[in-house]
Formats: sequence, C-alpha cells, structure tokens
Amino acid sequence: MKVCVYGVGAIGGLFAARLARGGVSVSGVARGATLASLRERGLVLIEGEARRRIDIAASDDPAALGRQDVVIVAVKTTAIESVAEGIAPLLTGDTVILSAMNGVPWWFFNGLADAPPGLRLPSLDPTGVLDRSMPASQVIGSVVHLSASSPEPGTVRHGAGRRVIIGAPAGPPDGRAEQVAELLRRGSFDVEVSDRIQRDIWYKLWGNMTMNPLSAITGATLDRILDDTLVRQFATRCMREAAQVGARIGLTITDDPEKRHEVTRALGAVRTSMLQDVDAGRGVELDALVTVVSELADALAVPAPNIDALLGLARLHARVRHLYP
Ligand SMILES: NC(=O)C1=CN([C@@H]2O[C@H](COP(=O)(O)OP(=O)(O)OC[C@H]3O[C@@H](n4cnc5c(N)ncnc54)[C@H](OP(=O)(O)O)[C@@H]3O)[C@@H](O)[C@H]2O)C=CC1
Ligand SMILES: CC(C)(CO)C(=O)C(=O)O
Repeated sequence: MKVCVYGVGAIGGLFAARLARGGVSVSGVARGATLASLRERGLVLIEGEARRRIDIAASDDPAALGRQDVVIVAVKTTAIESVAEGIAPLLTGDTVILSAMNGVPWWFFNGLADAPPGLRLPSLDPTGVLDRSMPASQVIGSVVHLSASSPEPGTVRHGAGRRVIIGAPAGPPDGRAEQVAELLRRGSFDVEVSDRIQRDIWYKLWGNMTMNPLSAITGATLDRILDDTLVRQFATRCMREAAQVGARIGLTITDDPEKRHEVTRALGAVRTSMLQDVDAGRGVELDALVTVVSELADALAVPAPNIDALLGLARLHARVRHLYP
C-alpha cells in the first residue's frame, strides 16, 4: 500500500514517521526548509528520550511521488487550498483521502441527513475547489486526539496520546475506513472507527472553538483561561450556543460545558495551537474553528451573539497582526 502525507509538519510528520517505522511505504509532500531537511537528515522522530532518523521519499512536486492508495492531508486549515491545487497527481478514483485537520472540513455536510439540503457556508469551500479536487466520496475523516510539535523543520516531537478516530462522512463504517484503521494501527495508533465522524469532529470543536481563540486574544494558557470566572462563563455561553447549532444538524451534545471545562482544565498550563501560531506569526485557523460555526448559526437562524463576539474579537486581533485576511 502506497501512502503519501501531504504536509510533513507536526501531525503529518508523526503519521509519516510512525507508519514508515511500521513498515508502510510512505512518502511526503513537503516544501522549503522542511523538504531540504528531509532530504539531508531524513525525518527525525523524537519520542520521550528516543531520537530516530527515518528516511522517506519527499518532494514538493506531487507528480514525482505518483499515484497513491492513501493520501493523509495534514496541513493547517489555512493551507488547504494549496493542497487542492497540488493533489491531483497523487490521486486515482480509488485513492482514500484521510483528512487530518482540526475544525469543520469541506466535506462535513456530506451524508449529514439533518443538515439543510444544499447548505453552503461563505467561508467553507466557497468556490467548490476543495470538493472538486478532494471529493467527499473519497474522504475518510478523522479526529486526532494526540499532540505533536515540530521544533524545527523535518523534526517531529510526539507529545501525549495515540488516539485517532476515523470514519467515512456518509453511512455506516465501510471497508475503506476499516482498511485505513488497520493501516494506522501499523503505526501504533489507537484507532476507533466512528459511524458518524461529524459527531466526533463537532465534539472536539465544541472545546477548541472557544479555548483556541480565547488563548490567542489573551495570551493565556488553558488553566488561566478557565480559572478566570468571567472568561470561563463566556466560554460556557459560546458552547451552549454551539450546542444548539449542532443539535439542529443532528450533532447533539449531551455533556454540560462545565464537564468539558474540567477535562480541559486538567490539561494544565497548555499554550493552545492557535496561541502558538500567533506567537510564531503564522496565520490562524479561525475560519475552520469559529467562522464556520458563526455562519452555520446564521444559516440555521440560531441566535449566537456570544460566538459572534468571540469571532469578531479574535478576527480583529489576528487582522491587526496580519495573521488573518
Ligand atoms: N499539532 C498538534 O498537536 C495537533 C494538530 N492538529 C491539527 O492538525 C493540523 C496540522 O497541524 P500541525 O501538524 O500542528 O501543523 P504544522 O504547521 O506543524 O504542519 C503543517 C505542515 O504542512 C506544510 N504545508 C502546508 N502547505 C503545504 C503545501 N502546499 N505543500 C507542502 N507542505 C505544506 C507546512 O509547511 P510550511 O512550514 O512550509 O508551511 C507544515 O510543514 C491542523 O489543522 C491542526 O489544528 C490536531 C490535533 C493536534
Ligand atoms: C489544546 C487544545 C485541546 C485546546 O483546545 C487544542 O485543541 C489546541 O491547542 O488546538
């Protein structure tokens, strides 16, 4: 089985390294300093005290890597259009595209019976280029419940966790999801196959759609955000609104926000990925995490004044720093 990872950063690098270590034939689409480093030093995987070099074929030209059985898309959501532009040479009609990013992806409403037919959101694939180049029928979605970082290009450090949930957008688990699960298990990931991956994505989003922008705006770690009563209550109000939005498209959340806060608070003094992006001067994944929820609330006529306030503040904060268009 030929597997290509598109975007060899923290998550892509971890998938690539662990699959290659498990004997899978892996290549990577990388660019710039990452590509140079992969060619010179191989992909470096740091797990605990262990540091290991793993050689994979890498190119910034997907045509040089050829047709694949599975393509793992692991860029930041802000770069997804560049993947749409480049991915064609990797695909046949049977290639599985494993979408491994946070937030609401372009294929999210496919197979979601309770979503209004033909629903389109302004910030989600407005031109249809993502759907044309990466059709939902070929996608397996995922929720990546682990952490990784890339301390320097071509090096990936595995943080905590090994859990990955995957599932086809439409219908019950099918053969493709099971095949991808088996593949990922060769990389020693703990894989679950979901019969409704959108529900799992929405549940993760329910937490990070507030924590990420709140950390970006304030510069605070998760513990400080949740220990501030007013900010915690604001996050709770946003989550209640998001829960109402989700319920309208069949993605009901039964948990109470407080229960979720307790889980997040236990993570301690974590700098969220969005705060790290702000610190590094990188674009922020605001559209996939927050804009989409605000637009969905609007489309479904669910009042969401707190989510809109969060979006407005986070967007302005990012725009002032040239981190959002
Ligand atoms: N890191 C984590 O612990 C977790 C991350 N996630 C999610 O996973 C996704 C990926 O995050 P993460 O791995 O941290 O991000 P990174 O920024 O570490 O990695 C993304 C990689 O994609 C590369 N890339 C982007 N566009 C292209 C392109 N057109 N061609 C080739 N390479 C490209 C980037 O290269 P360059 O540097 O040149 O831009 C970078 O190496 C995000 O949606 C994130 O929210 C989810 C769970 C945990
Ligand atoms: C740390 C966490 C869980 C905070 O919501 C996260 O999802 C992120 O940093 O992107």
